[in-house]
Amino acid sequence: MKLQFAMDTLTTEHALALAAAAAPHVDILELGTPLIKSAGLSAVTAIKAAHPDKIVLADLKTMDAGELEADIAFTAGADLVTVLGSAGNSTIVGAVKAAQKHGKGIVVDLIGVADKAGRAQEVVALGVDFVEMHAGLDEQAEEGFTFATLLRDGEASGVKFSVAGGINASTIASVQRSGAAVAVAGGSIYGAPDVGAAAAELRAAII
Ligand SMILES: O=C(CO)[C@H](O)[C@H](O)COP(=O)(O)O
Repeated sequence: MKLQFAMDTLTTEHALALAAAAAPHVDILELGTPLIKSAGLSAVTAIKAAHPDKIVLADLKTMDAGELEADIAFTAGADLVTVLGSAGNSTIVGAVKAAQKHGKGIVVDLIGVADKAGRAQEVVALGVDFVEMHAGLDEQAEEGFTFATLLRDGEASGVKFSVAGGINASTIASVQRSGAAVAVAGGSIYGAPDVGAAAAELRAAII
């Protein structure tokens, strides 16, 4: 299982510092949606230039103009770009077309989708690389939140999936047991006093 570090920060400088600390322990460096909205796609270019050996994911969460938005992110240096599962199929097909042009990949984020397993099967048939079983930061803050349903949906989908929803060192093993291809961790790494140590701890918890 790969480890993806979601850098939900606001400046390229901070993202570069976070990436430098965590890179030895992670496979995928994700530029979070707030970072791209704040700093622009030049942040993607900066992270890819600093870490050419890492897979760089631009978390655009595209909802429309799939081909155009994916194309500009791939041109900026992204290896993977996210599109929302609630977008129409034509948006997802457009993003896949851009990925094929660049030799890169699309991840469909199933945040907010009720039938995650069913939609996962539909979008994989459209040519996306994998889907993300995702509970966002606001959903995580709701009372009684658990990401157990994400793991069940992932298993039920029968397709390649990642999981994101507040994963930490004590829960990452359960993500791996669910069959996830990628565990996404944001806050448990960038919010730790020692970012490198937190990333190493997550890596060590992967069996
Ligand atoms: O995409 C996101 C929010 O929309 C986050 O990057 C994702 O949820 C991972 O971060 P965390 O581990 O803090 O949940």
